[in-house]
Amino acid sequence: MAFLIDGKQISQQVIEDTAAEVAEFQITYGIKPGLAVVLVGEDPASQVYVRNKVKRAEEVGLNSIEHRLAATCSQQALNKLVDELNTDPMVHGILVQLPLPAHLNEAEIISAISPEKDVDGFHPLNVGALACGEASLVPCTPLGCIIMLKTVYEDLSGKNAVVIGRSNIVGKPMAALLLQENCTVTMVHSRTKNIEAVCSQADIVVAAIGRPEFVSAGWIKPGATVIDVGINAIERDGRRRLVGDVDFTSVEPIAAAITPVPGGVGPMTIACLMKNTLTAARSQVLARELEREAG
Ligand SMILES: NC(=O)C1=CN([C@@H]2O[C@H](COP(=O)(O)OP(=O)(O)OC[C@H]3O[C@@H](n4cnc5c(N)ncnc54)[C@H](OP(=O)(O)O)[C@@H]3O)[C@@H](O)[C@H]2O)C=CC1
Ligand SMILES: Nc1nc(=O)c2c([nH]1)NC[C@@H]1CN(c3ccc(C(=O)N[C@@H](CCC(=O)O)C(=O)O)cc3)C=[N+]21
Repeated sequence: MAFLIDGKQISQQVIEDTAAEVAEFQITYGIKPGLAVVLVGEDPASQVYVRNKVKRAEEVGLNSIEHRLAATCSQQALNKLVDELNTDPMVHGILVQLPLPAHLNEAEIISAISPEKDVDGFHPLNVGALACGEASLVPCTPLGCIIMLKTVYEDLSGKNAVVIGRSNIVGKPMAALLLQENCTVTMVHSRTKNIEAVCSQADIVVAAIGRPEFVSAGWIKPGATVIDVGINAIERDGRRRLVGDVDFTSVEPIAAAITPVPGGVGPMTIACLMKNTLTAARSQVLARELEREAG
């Protein structure tokens, strides 16, 4: 029986700490930190994300604004919306839900977001800062995974970590953060040979693939820690349910610790988004004060 890493409980602490700091921010500056979320079309994982985000933002005391655009919207229309949010002084954080519909240029949109409002940490400037170990806005999902791992290990130094998946939003920043924690990091993906053998060497496996219950018992070294990032909506026994990228039933008896889906990485991602929005709001308010002082 593995230890269950309880994302609901761990995220609650991040939420409460952030709520207290948001209250202080509001007293000091007379405004709430503002988060704008842009959803284009109807990606299922994004829908889940938006729903929970709105709930949490209220709880933390953020001003949360939602923009929904049709799946057919043009690049121009999306660029224009991002421009408006960039200059809106009530908006401190901007998040454009990914993936975007195929006709839209994702890289262009991400680069259009002001780096200081980029609460996802996806802008090239923030990606570069992360690579240099100097990031202030760190991608929410990998950050949440690190916070969870630190509840299992006092020190991650020297652990063999395997990250499955190399997306810009999860796999790559995850590997960068694990490296910063002095893990020995291996990244595997759809072109990796003997993926199962590589994974079964790992002390820590982070699965971010987007395939329901793909990672099974044979991939996992007995006593390893398994972090399941996947959010997949499937139908089972005539009911819709969320499952991860890990086959929980077969892996759980082998692992020492594992995150469930739901109730694992998802709630941590949202809590980290709240935290990043506060971080962004603070640095924008400070930057503006400095500008004013400079005349
Ligand atoms: N819990 C949370 O907060 C979040 C959850 N998610 C979820 O995490 C999952 C991954 O998301 P994301 O990173 O955006 O997904 P992407 O689809 O962008 O990337 C998936 C990665 O998995 C790799 N992959 C796909 N199939 C295989 C395979 N058969 N064997 C090995 N590797 C494979 C791909 O390899 P290649 O590059 O070679 O194609 C790719 O690098 C999804 O389920 C998503 O919904 C995402 C963000 C946040
Ligand atoms: N720019 C961008 N940044 C993202 O971080 C991003 C994105 N786009 N697009 C979609 C994916 C997916 N994602 C989720 C986050 C939390 C839950 C979440 O709250 N999960 C709950 C679900 C509970 C439920 O409602 O059933 C849980 O796992 O317990 C789900 C999915 C963030 N993503």
